[in-house]
Amino acid sequence: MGAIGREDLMKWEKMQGASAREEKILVLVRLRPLNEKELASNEVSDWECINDTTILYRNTLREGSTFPNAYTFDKVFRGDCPTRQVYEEGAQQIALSVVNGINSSIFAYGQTSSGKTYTMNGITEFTVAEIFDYIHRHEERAFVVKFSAIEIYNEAVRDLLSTDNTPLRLLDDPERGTIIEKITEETLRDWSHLKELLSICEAQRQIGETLLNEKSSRSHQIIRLAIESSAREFLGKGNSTTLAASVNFVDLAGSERASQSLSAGTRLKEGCHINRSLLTLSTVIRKLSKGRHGHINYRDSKLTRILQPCLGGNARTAIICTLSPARSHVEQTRNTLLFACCAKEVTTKAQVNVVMSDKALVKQLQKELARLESELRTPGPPSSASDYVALLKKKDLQIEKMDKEIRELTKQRDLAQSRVEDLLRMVGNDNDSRQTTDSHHPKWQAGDMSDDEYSVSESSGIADPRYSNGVRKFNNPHFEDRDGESSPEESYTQLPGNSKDQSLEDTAKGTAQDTDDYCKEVCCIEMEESSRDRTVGNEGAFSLTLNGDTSVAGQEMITPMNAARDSSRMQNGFAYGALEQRLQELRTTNDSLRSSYPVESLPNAISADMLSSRSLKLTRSWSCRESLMTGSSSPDIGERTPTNGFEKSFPGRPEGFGRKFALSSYDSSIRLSRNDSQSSIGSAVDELGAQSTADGDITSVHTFVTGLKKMARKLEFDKQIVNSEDHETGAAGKFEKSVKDVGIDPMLEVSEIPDWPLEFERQQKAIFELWETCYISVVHRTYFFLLFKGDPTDSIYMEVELRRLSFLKETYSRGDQAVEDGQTLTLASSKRAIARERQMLSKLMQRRFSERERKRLFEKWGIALDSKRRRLQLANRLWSNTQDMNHVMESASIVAKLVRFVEQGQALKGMFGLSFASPKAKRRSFGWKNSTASLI
Ligand SMILES: Nc1ncnc2c1ncn2[C@@H]1O[C@H](COP(=O)(O)OP(=O)(O)OP(=O)(O)O)[C@@H](O)[C@H]1O
Repeated sequence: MGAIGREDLMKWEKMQGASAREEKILVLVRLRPLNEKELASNEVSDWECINDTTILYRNTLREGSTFPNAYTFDKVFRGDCPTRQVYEEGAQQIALSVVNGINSSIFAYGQTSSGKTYTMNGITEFTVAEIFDYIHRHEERAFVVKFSAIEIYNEAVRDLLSTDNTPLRLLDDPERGTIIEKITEETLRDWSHLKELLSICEAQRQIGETLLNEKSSRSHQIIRLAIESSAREFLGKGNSTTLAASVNFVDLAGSERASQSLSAGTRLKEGCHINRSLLTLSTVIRKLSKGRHGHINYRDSKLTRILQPCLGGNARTAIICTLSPARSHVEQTRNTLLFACCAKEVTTKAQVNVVMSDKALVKQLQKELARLESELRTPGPPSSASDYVALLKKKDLQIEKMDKEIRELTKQRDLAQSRVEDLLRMVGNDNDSRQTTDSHHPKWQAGDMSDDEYSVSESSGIADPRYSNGVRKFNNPHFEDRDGESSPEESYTQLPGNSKDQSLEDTAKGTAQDTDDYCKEVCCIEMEESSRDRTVGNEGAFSLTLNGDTSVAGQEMITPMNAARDSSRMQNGFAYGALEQRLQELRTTNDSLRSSYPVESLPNAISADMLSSRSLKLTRSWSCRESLMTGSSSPDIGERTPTNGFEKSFPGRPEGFGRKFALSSYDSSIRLSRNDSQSSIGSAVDELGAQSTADGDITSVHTFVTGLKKMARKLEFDKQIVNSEDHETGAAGKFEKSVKDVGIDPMLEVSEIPDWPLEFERQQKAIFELWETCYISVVHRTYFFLLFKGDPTDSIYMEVELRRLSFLKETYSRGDQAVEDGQTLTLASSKRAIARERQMLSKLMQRRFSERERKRLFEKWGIALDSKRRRLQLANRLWSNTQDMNHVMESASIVAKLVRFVEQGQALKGMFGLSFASPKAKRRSFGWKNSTASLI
């Protein structure tokens, strides 16, 4: 492996693209020789490896058995094969994947004394030696190696490297899956420094010590090596990519039946636990071998929870099934082989785990954008129409790729943001006095927190001290073991020493009741197994000895490298502000990239077909981007978009605009979904993470305006496309004319409207009527009414609104429904939504108006003061008579007060270039404009 840079990234991307490789679990079988005891009791060896892949049962005396006699696997090893051969011909390729950033696991499964530990000790040693050798040979890279060892015994997880014998709990981390409490940088053996020492010897000595630990036949042991590597040249510069993966060596407990070796009391309980884990494991393997259908019960045991990623997840996995050849063990041997047969069918999907710093990612994207931009600026000299088609195709692909990258970056940003939110929530737990106020304060929302703000909280000691050194610890109380020992709060405030009792509850300290339950469970399963799955073995419940977890391992480990990475993120104020800004920049560039399509330079020779196909492609790309931004895709309802009757009023609109516009996908950005009473436009962009007001259910002005802006941009974009089509199809002579000349800029466009104020009033009236017809949210109406008062720049928004409403009206009148994000919008649902909205507004009246104000309002609106539900009566009357401008103004002013339009508006002033806050003197003043918000 060379230095990790662009090539690695590309390789990685390729791998992700080809995506994570699916492969079957590698199943190896190892037959041990008869041991002394067996020889002494004249045992016969009934099994023989007849070639490299097949093992045969050769007891002719048992003819008539219903079981198969020959079993084939990836590799079988005879009794005289040394462990090195098992390693080199089987496990090695899987184990060493870890240095390429791929998680891997090697399991040993088999009955007691069949040779699991004997095999795993050797495999572990050989792997460690090779990994260290590899590290020594790659001076250009920096490695961090960590080592952990745990044991699962009686469903209790213990850290074998810690003197503290307290069982560890399993925690659910949304990002990392199941992690093991306290397996952190303190409890791991850091081997990073060993590179400079006699690393291999030292590492082997340390691992040897662990392996020498008395391992109970009834315990499962997992040794894990986590390795991170990055190019040395980038170290400390915060812009490198890092490969991070781990390899697990899993020595499972003996797989014999509980009834065979256990009787009562502690031993019985022990057996129950073993069987609980192993039976769950066998069930999981069996289900996985039949395909990934239905629920897989990973959570039923500690073992399977920890192993989940290795079983059908992101890991390469090998299982070594160890067998005793003795006749007396034939049933167990068969069970092991049947387990191995199931395991053969299980597939995993391993992928290279690359961790990229935000900085590196942003840089990478910027570079890519710059390259694409420069390519577009100098499109080269395509001479033929087909060249142009090819060029356009290429650009479309590039844009799609950029969309993907932006999506990835957005995902990362969101992830980081949710981490911050978790952190803040935790901090909130520690600061009771702040909890109720701060956690709800908008500033605590990471997305809105500036770098400075973050550092202030940090330096003021509010930040979680566990993060102060930039190191994550994964005992996040919010993802407590669902087995349910404690509430999140309890586990968080608990001192380490206190956790013992509670975590023992479902582990070693079980009561007699537990034991009975487990026994019942085991018995049931055994019976079920034996009746249902005869093929599994005549005793039913075959148990397994597999274990291991890859991504769990890699994921749970805290290493200096990822600690530094997190730290750098923290130092960057979690870099969210900056990241957000960069994302915005990228999007803007992306937008300009789209609009910088060399439409103007297209020769007349290009056919209309080609252009329209291009237009479709652009539309698709746009939609793709929209869905990226909104987190969902929109159905293309464009073809049904009706004209609104206002097209003709726009001088400068290209001929046929209405028709062609209708064919474009303008409306794919119009989100017809709505959340309860929110405005449909507003709800369209809620998913963007825009803040809603303190009143939760109300769409914020910010959200509303963002939605409008987006639609307006889309409208402009479509105009460009339509316009270019016009140029192409109808007006060859005018082709060289700039796209802008025909009305992209609303200012230009509107300046050509002879009497814009009159036109505005006409449109406004039409909008009022459509609002009423379509049961549009009154909050939406209010925002719109107050924001668009006739400024020339409002024309584009008026048009957007008219188109949207015309479409809705048409849809409703046909009895059709608009579907968006899984939500169906019908006339009836809109009616219900507006009713809910009115209810919500009526509730807000209590908060926003004093008793005196309310009284005044009731009187003004003719609501008897002794009547019931006066507030709802008032809310129901708002915006109920759109013919009456005074009524409209009064309604708008009341709603504005209820939704805090002014407060929100102030914050947005200037941000969107919408002149809603301070009317310009030169604008014509409409009668209603100055009288709005008498109550505001
Ligand atoms: N392939 C082999 N060649 C020679 N000896 C072996 C082989 N496999 C196992 N043995 C020996 O058999 C004995 C039992 O092996 P081992 O302890 O590895 O079994 P195990 O499956 O791990 O048992 P348990 O489930 O009890 O942990 C040991 O003394 C070991 O040295």
